[in-house]
Amino acid sequence: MCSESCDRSVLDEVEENTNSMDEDTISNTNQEISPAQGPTLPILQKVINLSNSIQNLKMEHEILSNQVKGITTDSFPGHDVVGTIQLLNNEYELLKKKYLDESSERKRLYNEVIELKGNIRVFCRCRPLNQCEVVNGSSSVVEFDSSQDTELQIISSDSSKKQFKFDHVFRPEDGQEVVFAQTKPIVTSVLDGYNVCIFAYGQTGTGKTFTMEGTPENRGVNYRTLEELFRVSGQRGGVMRYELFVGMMEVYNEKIRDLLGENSNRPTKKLEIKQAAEGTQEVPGLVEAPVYSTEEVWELLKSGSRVRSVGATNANELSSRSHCLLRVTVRGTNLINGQKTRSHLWLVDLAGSERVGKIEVEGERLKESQFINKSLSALGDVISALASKTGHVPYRNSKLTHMLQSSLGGDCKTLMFVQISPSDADLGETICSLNFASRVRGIEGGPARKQVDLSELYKYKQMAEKLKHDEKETKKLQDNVQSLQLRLAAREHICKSLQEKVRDLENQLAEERKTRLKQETRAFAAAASSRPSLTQAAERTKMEKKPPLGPSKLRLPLRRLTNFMPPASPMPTNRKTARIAMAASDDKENYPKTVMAPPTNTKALLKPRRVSIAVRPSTTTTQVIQPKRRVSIATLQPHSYMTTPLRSSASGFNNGGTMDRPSLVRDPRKARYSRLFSPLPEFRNPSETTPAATRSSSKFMGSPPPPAQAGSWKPRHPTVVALQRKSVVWSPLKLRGMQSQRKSSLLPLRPSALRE
Ligand SMILES: Nc1ncnc2c1ncn2[C@@H]1O[C@H](COP(=O)(O)OP(=O)(O)OP(=O)(O)O)[C@@H](O)[C@H]1O
Repeated sequence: MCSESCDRSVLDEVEENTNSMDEDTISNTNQEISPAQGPTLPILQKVINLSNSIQNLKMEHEILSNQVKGITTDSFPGHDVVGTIQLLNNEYELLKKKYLDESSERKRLYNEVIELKGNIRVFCRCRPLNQCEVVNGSSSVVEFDSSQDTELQIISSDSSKKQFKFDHVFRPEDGQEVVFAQTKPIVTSVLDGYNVCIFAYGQTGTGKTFTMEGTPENRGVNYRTLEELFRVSGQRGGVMRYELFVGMMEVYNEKIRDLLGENSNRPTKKLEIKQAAEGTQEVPGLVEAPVYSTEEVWELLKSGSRVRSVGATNANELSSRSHCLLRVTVRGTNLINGQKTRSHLWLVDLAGSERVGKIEVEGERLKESQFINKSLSALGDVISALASKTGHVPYRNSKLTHMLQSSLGGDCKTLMFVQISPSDADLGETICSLNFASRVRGIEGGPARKQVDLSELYKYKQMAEKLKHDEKETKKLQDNVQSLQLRLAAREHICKSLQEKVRDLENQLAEERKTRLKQETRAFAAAASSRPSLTQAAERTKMEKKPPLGPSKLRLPLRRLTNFMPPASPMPTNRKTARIAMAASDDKENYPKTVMAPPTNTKALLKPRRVSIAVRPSTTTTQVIQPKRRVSIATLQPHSYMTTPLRSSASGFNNGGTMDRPSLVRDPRKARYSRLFSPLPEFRNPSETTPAATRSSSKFMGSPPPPAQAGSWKPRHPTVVALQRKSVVWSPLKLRGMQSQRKSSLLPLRPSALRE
């Protein structure tokens, strides 16, 4: 406590001193300002002002600092506020979900109520006796029960009563509002996405058009329905967005007429019913006007009614000679979950059912009546089929039923107004209509099905199918790529190994070549020393010495290493033979001639080593030798058998290795192979010591002994051993196999191996 108070007093003291110091400074300054020092006064004044403003600024700073402190702690919304907002948000989401659930539940319950009442409902409406009937003294044959609004009784001519029961019975005094009040629940189902069909049926002049269209003073179901649709859609505006389209047509003499299109300047189009991809019935080209207000609707209905086919009959002055169909298409979008619906509401004013004889029509009217009766009969058949639940419902028997196919029975809601006349004069017609209506009421419709926007669904379905197909294709392509990659890798691997093998072979060939060169050099040296004449030796050298293979000839092309042996030419075209021939004639200028005509002394010339080159199996030169995989080492022999190096000694050669055959054409390529397999000096038969013997032995890879000793002869050269064990196949694949057994099969075997 003491230290705290001490500190405070010290602080106060310092502050006082500072203030006093400031004041002193100012007073001193004031003292310094003397009248004699005139110009310093304004400066001093400025200083004073500045120090005042500094003081003010300091104060402001202090206030602002305090404010900032306050802001950081109090002014910003705290965690609790953020938490509350989050809570409210969650609550909002929950309420939204609840609303959606409730809404769908309401629809479900509402639909259930309608279903319990029946998806096909029949209302009966009886018009009042008209003026003419009253004048004629007609009496009413219809009796109504005051306590029951669903029953009526028909008094027959024999005073018997026949009772009929419907979903609702409207009396003559019931106005349009009363009728629509009962109709409303079904009508609004179209906004929930259900297809609805309302039609008026009855004898001519019983008030069908009055019920459906009405008059400007007493508007009928059509207008009131659209009014109600606008009202309800406005109510649901926050949740649903609706678009309404109206189309109007008539079926006159089994032809479809567009009643809205007729008003325009366009010529009358021939309309046909087509089945859309979604399975619904559509009329391509039909005018469908979007409507946004009841006024627009009224104008449209009026203009459509104006062009409708009517005619005067003795039953009705303005009798409808056609079926009038008003189609309201409702497209709904749920703004919360985005679900779309597309449903139709049909409002049909049928032409009057009439007895042709009774109404005394003829000519065009008679024809119209026949069409009307035919289509009404088709409607009756459809209803009968639906009532008896037969598999086939004959919707296509008339344009009317075909058009209403997706809205009659099945999964939609149907309402029928059966219109009757109270007059005793129309008793028979009234009973007929009531019987028909009773049959309709007897139809057990299935549960109504909500119509989602099928065009949208179809689009999505198509997209899904395309996606599926694309995925399949992609997968296939990926698989292909993968397998190709694998194959490529395998090929690369094979190629690599082949290249390695070719390299090995090249090395082996080089080795062989070197060895052979040495061997030949030695042989020549020996021959030169044994021969007396140098010129003869030179000649022999010319004839026999074969220049070493050029590097390019050492190996076959990489990928063309085959066993294919081209057909031998009848003439010795190879260079070696030509060279021999040239040497024999000793006339270089006649070289071509010499080539064409080989020397007669072929026996002498063809003495040298390389005679086992190729085989010509047939004597005819035209025959082509087919490629053989197992003749990589062979002799070209003009006689009828083929020989291999191992068999040749027993067949085509004498002891000295020279050929008995008169002619031999050598192929350079095969000669090269022959050279490849020529024996190495160290494996030569010890009995062959002469140069001739050496040469002859080199011709057939170890020169097998004469036939007498063939059984005891054993090859020593490794290749011959290999050939004897296994037929030689000159292919890289085979070589690879051989090499895998022993890497360098063409190289001399180790002595131990030779012994084996
Ligand atoms: N409930 C009713 N109240 C008052 N008048 C009615 C009623 N029903 C029908 N009418 C009158 O009866 C007459 C014939 O009615 P409407 O033309 O509607 O018969 P319809 O069945 O359509 O005949 P059609 O089949 O020949 O076209 C009209 O003048 C109409 O005003």
